[in-house]
Amino acid sequence: MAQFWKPGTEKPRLLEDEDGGVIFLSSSYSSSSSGYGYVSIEKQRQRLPVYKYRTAILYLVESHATTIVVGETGSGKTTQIPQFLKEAGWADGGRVIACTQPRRLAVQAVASRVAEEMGVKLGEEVGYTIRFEDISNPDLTRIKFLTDGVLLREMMDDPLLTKYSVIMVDEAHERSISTDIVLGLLKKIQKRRPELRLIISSATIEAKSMSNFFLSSKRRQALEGEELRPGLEPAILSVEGRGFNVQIHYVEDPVRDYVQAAVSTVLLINDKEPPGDILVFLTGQDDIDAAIKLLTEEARSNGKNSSGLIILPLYSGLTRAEQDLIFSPTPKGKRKVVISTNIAETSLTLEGIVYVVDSGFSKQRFYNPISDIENLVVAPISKASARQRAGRAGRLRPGKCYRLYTEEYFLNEMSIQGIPEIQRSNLVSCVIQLKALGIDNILGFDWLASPSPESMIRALEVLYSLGVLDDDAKLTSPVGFQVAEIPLVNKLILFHLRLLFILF
Ligand SMILES: Nc1ncnc2c1ncn2[C@@H]1O[C@H](COP(=O)(O)OP(=O)(O)OP(=O)(O)O)[C@@H](O)[C@H]1O
Repeated sequence: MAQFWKPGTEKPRLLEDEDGGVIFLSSSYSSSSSGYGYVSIEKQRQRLPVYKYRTAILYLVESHATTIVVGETGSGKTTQIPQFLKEAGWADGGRVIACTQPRRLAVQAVASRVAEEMGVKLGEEVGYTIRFEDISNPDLTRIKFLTDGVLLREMMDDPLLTKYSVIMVDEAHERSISTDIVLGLLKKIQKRRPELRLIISSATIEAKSMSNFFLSSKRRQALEGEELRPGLEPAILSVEGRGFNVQIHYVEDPVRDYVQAAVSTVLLINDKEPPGDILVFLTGQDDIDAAIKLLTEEARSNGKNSSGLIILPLYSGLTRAEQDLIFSPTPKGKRKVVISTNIAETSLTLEGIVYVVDSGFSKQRFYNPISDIENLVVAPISKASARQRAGRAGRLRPGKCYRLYTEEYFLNEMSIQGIPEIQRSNLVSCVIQLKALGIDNILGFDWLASPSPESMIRALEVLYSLGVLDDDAKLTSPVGFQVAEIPLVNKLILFHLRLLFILF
């Protein structure tokens, strides 16, 4: 069984947030007991740290082309900022406020929450669009949540995204390929649409490098010559404070088997801790299935204490109905245990969650352009991810996060940020998407982090050999354009095309 630092006793760490570290225990934001009782939605909104920054945020958005908002998990960035903007008139005259998320589950969840807070029907004033599902109304929707992949699709029909007045790229630290492409394209769009406002937000973003990215070289020169017009330099706003305390516990010694350690920790929490649901982060379906099996067996042999556990898996391959179970209220006297991949890592608020168990690992894509092989590998997470995971607790009441790695490892060995997906992936889909958007000079594209030239060349070679690109590296007609029309499944199609190519 994993031995935690002072197991059974309360000894929260009091570290300040240095170099992406975590740990929040500040009495000033210590939760009031109000988290437990009934509080009106308006009161809940006003209690969020971001509420105090309403005027500052609106001022910065008004006066700056780009505003970078950094604020703790649960401080209210995702649910509140779009509402502030709407209240301030940014959706008047038929304009729309967009807020992107890297993951579909988060899009649906935050859109529902914001519709509830505004007292409107989801799909009308507040809507969302994800792959295969558009719950928005072009005439009515004023705040729209969408994945960054869907925003990219929209750019194919409307390259300047003219209907949007403000686009908030949320959870920008995730650095998915789509987020990176979106950021590069939004920077381009800004030059053509000076009235467009961008907000880049996250709890764990490197604000300075993001700000430098949005300062084009021209603007940088102007800044050096002090001739910069106000508003062109991105504003950075740091939202202080968080909702509720999250105590962090580390194991004393490294664990050998994180699935077993996660299961033991769940049982330990169930035995020793007051009521509250548990969210466990593992890496993928195989781990999750193994953990559920083990937990069910151990809970059974553990006797009556564990009989009240409701164990639910969460990963992207589940049906919508299966995923929705995690949002259902936990019956009295029971304890829900959600065992998830990192799809629950950002943006989600699961009402009953008090305890988080973080294995310290996730499945990550790694691509080798020399061998042209892409693998999904179980790899250590970054401090940014660890912080996001801990942040799934402490949203409606104080919480605890049990990390299945040592504090020493966290402080000294864990990387601050993960490697952007663009630098560790096969770029075939990415190249098609950019070509379809009319970006011909892909190597010269304004990347936040450049992909390796080898990966880029390999992708161009593959697409040329499949007849998707011509001698000038432009999309061929009709094959190239047809493939580009279905970008979300084009990887799969290309895989089959390649197979056919190899076989015949
Ligand atoms: N579905 C929900 N049910 C109840 N409360 C919610 C819900 N969604 C959000 N909240 C409340 O609003 C708070 C702010 O959530 P929000 O997602 O806006 O924060 P955030 O700063 O964007 O966090 P993160 O960086 O983790 O995405 C939560 O901590 C919680 O108190």
